[in-house]
This record gives sequence, C-alpha cells and structure tokens, in this order.
Amino acid sequence: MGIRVANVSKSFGDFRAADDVSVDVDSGSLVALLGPSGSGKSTLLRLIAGLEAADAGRIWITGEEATQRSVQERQVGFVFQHFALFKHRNVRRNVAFGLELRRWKPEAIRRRVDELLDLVHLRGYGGRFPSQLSGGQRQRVALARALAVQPRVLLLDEPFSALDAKVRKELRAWLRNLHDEMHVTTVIVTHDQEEAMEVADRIVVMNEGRVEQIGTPAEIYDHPASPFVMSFVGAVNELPSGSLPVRRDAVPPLPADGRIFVRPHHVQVHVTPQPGTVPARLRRLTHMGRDLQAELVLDTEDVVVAQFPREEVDVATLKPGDRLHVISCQAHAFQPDYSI
Ligand SMILES: Nc1ncnc2c1ncn2[C@@H]1O[C@H](COP(=O)(O)OP(=O)(O)OP(=O)(O)O)[C@@H](O)[C@H]1O
Repeated sequence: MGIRVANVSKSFGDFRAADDVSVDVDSGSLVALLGPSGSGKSTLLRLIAGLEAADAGRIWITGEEATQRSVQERQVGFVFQHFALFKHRNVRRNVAFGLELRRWKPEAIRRRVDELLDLVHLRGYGGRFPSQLSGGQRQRVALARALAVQPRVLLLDEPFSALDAKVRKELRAWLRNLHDEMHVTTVIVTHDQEEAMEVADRIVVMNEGRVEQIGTPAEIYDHPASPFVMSFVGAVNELPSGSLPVRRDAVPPLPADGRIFVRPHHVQVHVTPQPGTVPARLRRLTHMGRDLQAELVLDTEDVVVAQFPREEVDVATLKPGDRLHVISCQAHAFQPDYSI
C-alpha cells in the first residue's frame, strides 16, 4: 500500500475539517481528492504530509506508520498551487535544492538535475530564473524539485489551478504521462471534476470533511453513491419522479415518488411524438461546439436540460417556443436519507 489513512479526524476549533476519513492509495497509483471548496481536501493532504497533526486516526506511508513522524521523516514531495520557487535561484539550483541540503556531491547533483530537466521537458532552461518562465514551466520546475530527492509519495495541492484553461489541460496530460513513466504514488487535490477524471486512477470525492465515495472515474460517474456525487461529477437534472418518463429498460427500478436524477445527455429529444415521450416547450438553445444544449419546460413546469450532438435533431428548424417530445434513457434514484 502506498498510503493508508485510517479513521483520521482533524478539527480547527469547533469545525471538523476531516471527519473519520479512511482512504487507501495503492502503491504506484495516482489518486485525486475531489470536492468543493472547504470540503477538507487540502487538510487531508496536509495530514498525510505531516504539515498538520491528526486529532484521531492513523496514517501509514509505504507500509510504515507515519502518524507521529515529522514532515522530514515522512519523505514526501509536495507541490502547492502557488508557485513556491526560490526567486533568486535559477532553474537548476531550484531543482538542486533538496540535493544540496542532503550534501550530494556537485557532479552527482549535476547528473540528477539533467535527468530531471529532461523528465519535465525543460532541458535548456536551467539558467533561467523563475521570473523568466511561464506559469506552466514554473509548476514543472516545482515538480522536478519535489521529485529530485526521490520522495516516497508525491502530494500535489491544486498544482495547476492558477494557470489558464489550455495550459492546465496540457499539464494534466503531461502529468499523467510523467506518472506512467515514474510510478511514484501520487495524491492530487483538485476541485475540477474534469481534471480528476482525466488524470486519476481512482477518485476520492469529499464533502464537508467526509469521504462520499471512492472509485475509478467510470464508477464515480456511472454509479454515483449519492446525489452529491452525481451532481458534483457532471451536469444533472433533479426532477420529481414521474415528471419525465424513463425508458422501461433503464436501471434501477425508480420510486413512484421522490426524486430522480438524469444526466442531460440521457434526455432524448424528438421533433415528433414517439412511444413513451411527453411534450416539452423549448425555452432556450445553446450551441456548445459539437453539442447542443436545450432547456425544455415540461407540462408540469419542471425544467429539463438536454444535451445532444447537433446532427441528432434538425437544428435549423428549432426555435424557442417549439413543442418537442422528450424521454430519458437512463435515470438514478437514491435512498431517501440522501439530500443535496
Ligand atoms: N489552519 C486552519 N485553521 C482554521 N480552519 C482551517 C484551517 N485550515 C483549514 N481550515 C478550515 O477547514 C475547512 C477545510 O479546508 P480545506 O483547505 O481542507 O478545504 P479544501 O477542500 O481544500 O478547500 P479549497 O478547495 O478551498 O482549498 C475550511 O472550512 C477551512 O476554513
């Protein structure tokens, strides 16, 4: 096991930032802690790093109990959201920092830094100072610095969130490739579900200091354990059961009363009535690149958002006020003790 967190709690005053959290991270895997602001993701990461002490529970890193160990003893690599490079050191000396502290010989440092600069695709940038780099390049230097001392685990706290969308997307792909080369057990904190889905082997969804669900990206998306998870990992319509018909082959059996949860791409839109459909008035049509998003009002006054590829419906003829016909091909229902 790369990291084991067992029944860990942490309060700040009266506030429980981590509430009986248990998470296992397999050796060599990449796990994302996903949740809204304030859900306790950073607190959990800081507890693993030893930057915070747990009030209760235990933590193991690569099989050894680390609960009472100092940050240094835990030998973790850490990268934060805000660039924390040393301004007055060039890239090489930033990457070399931990090695200098450990009194490596200059020749060994030179070789290791060359290796790392290759790894993060920054060969040729060694002489630059942080102010002469882009945001994405700085985060790659921060990652190289964290990896230099061969940490037992790598902990990343929103490492890309200060960067623009395009660079962020590039760095995600890059991080995943880097991980596949290095296989260092990695935990990344993010509030961005797309980021979690794209990079992680497994996702830990957090809400109010607790773990809501742990699973692969597909498990979390296709089999959400609660309305909270379902709405956090993708768009969803929440509707009174019975307002929008659901195809009979859809799983699971839906309650006669209560609420159902339907993803916009599971709402099928037809121009003419089809078996089982109900009418709906088109209120708004939004172009989203390849897809269209239609906001529809049912006769019950419930609003349903549908998303579908533009070639599926003759878009040229659609205009607000049109009467269309809808049915859902899939829906989720949850036990009544859950609420959003
Ligand atoms: N040192 C502290 N003292 C007091 N409260 C704290 C401290 N650190 C965190 N908290 C509180 O604990 C809660 C969880 O914070 P945490 O930073 O873990 O959340 P998060 O999920 O990482 O959120 P974000 O995405 O906004 O960083 C927040 O309500 C925060 O205000």
